[in-house]
Amino acid sequence: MDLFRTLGAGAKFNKSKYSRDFEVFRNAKDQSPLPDPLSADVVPELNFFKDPTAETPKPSKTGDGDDAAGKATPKEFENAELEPLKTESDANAWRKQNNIKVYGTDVPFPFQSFSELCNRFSLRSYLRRNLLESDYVKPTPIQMQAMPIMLHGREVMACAPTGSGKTLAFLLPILHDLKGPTKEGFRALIITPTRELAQQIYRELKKLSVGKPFKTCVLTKATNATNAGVAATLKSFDILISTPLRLVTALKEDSIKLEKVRHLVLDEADKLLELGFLEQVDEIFAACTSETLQKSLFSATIPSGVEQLAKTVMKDPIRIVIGSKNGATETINQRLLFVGQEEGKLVAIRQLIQEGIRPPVLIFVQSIERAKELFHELVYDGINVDVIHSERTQAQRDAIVQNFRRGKIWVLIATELMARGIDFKGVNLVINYDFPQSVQSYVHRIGRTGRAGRAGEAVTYFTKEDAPYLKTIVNVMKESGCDVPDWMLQLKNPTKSMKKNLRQRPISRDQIKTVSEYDERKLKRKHEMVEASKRRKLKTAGQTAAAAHGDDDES
Ligand SMILES: Nc1ncnc2c1ncn2[C@@H]1O[C@H](COP(=O)(O)OP(=O)(O)OP(=O)(O)O)[C@@H](O)[C@H]1O
Repeated sequence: MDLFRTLGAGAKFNKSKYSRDFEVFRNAKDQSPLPDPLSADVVPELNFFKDPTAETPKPSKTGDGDDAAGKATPKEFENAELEPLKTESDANAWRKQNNIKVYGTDVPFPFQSFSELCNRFSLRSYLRRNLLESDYVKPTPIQMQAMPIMLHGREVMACAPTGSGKTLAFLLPILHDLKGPTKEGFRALIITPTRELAQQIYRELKKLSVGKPFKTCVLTKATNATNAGVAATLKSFDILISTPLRLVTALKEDSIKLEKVRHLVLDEADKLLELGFLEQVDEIFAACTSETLQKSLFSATIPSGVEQLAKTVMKDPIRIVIGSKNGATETINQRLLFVGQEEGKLVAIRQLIQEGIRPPVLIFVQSIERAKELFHELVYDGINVDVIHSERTQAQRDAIVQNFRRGKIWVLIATELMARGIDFKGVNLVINYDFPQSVQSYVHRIGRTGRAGRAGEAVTYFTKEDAPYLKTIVNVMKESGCDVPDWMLQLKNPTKSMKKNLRQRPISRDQIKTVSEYDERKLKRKHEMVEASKRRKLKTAGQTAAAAHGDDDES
């Protein structure tokens, strides 16, 4: 209750309406503190500071973990009783039922239950056990289809909605294929656009590999491979997770070798194949020289241009599309809100807070500057708010992410940095304070809510300046089954060049501040008048003093 009182000063929270969430937040104060996010990511070999919290999960008592006699499995997989799919038409019927579309030659059949997967591929028993212990009792559609493709050694390009379990879809086949740790050097490489996402994949991997002491490294400043000592240690690692820039720097220094890499995953592939990352990704591809290299591309959005580009570097890939291509998750209730001018946004957001928000809430703006401005406005409104962007230090970013996960931060203001991949399970509302610059950005931003089958809400503010681009969002909303007013459906689609311009340059917007331009001018004039009056007074006082001084001299 104290937590509510402290954090909630000034904000209204409807406790009877949202009793379930209230319980979650009330319990937050009783939770034992989580390990520091940075040290939790340090592998023991690189734990130079000997931080005891940096220990990675211990292997099971059974040593190599392949023996299922370790910890008792809590329950069974769902649909275990289903007969395996035997014919192409059965497979197609199952795909149709689960909204799975596939394109390519000799596509392996999907599976219907994790039991079927375990039997069909003689899945290592530690994986079976860890699936159950993570409460993954039923596969998601992307897992049903992507896992068999990867386990058959085929290259895959997968487009599946946000929060639909793509991470597990690529991690499990990789772990199975790697069998166990060796000291050959990196055999699997996962590339992500942000460090936060790399850390999150690392955590998921650790959870899934309990019982197999694979050595995994997230390339960060702390694990800087250009340091000779670190580089030597890394030679005995199995899996590498990195952002492109860090890895390319290490490659240029010749401190990391990728010739043993058999699995290369591009998570958020469309982002990584955009200008800005493309050159670095190209260098990484070139460094992965193994003949048996298997590439896998995953994202919630894969525009056709990127798809064409990807095909040129892949071997006989199979494409998977879950639901509609570039579509939003159907469990998200999406709304568009006209706010008139820029200042209407602050009014709208304050009204929302007054009416009672349901934390956690994520707010997206288009620049670091605007993130700071909005933070300075909301921080005085009595809600527990913070801001995350690339100018904050790594330690601050880690602490913010963790505090948001733990319910300590109610409202988090973010730039595009947080738009992709980050799995905040409980986010109830995403607010696009600034209209997104592309349909992909929209899909990923709102995808921070409504994850893993949960319900979520997304509201996008738009001004007169954003109106020409509205239809792109309307199309996504309609496609994912949201109610859209008729007049919006009649809007014209923006032209290709309009969309390109917006992607390259955001709409210029007035500063986020409560005081209007007019009031600010008035205040400035008043301030100038006061200053002038002070100067006049000082001058007069000076003259009087000088006159008095003169009198003294004469005396
Ligand atoms: N089979 C499953 N059953 C239940 N939960 C699952 C299953 N697979 C994954 N999850 C959970 O679903 C959540 C979302 O998964 P994940 O982060 O992999 O989504 P994603 O598809 O990569 O999303 P994004 O496109 O936003 O990156 C995670 O919390 C994960 O633990």
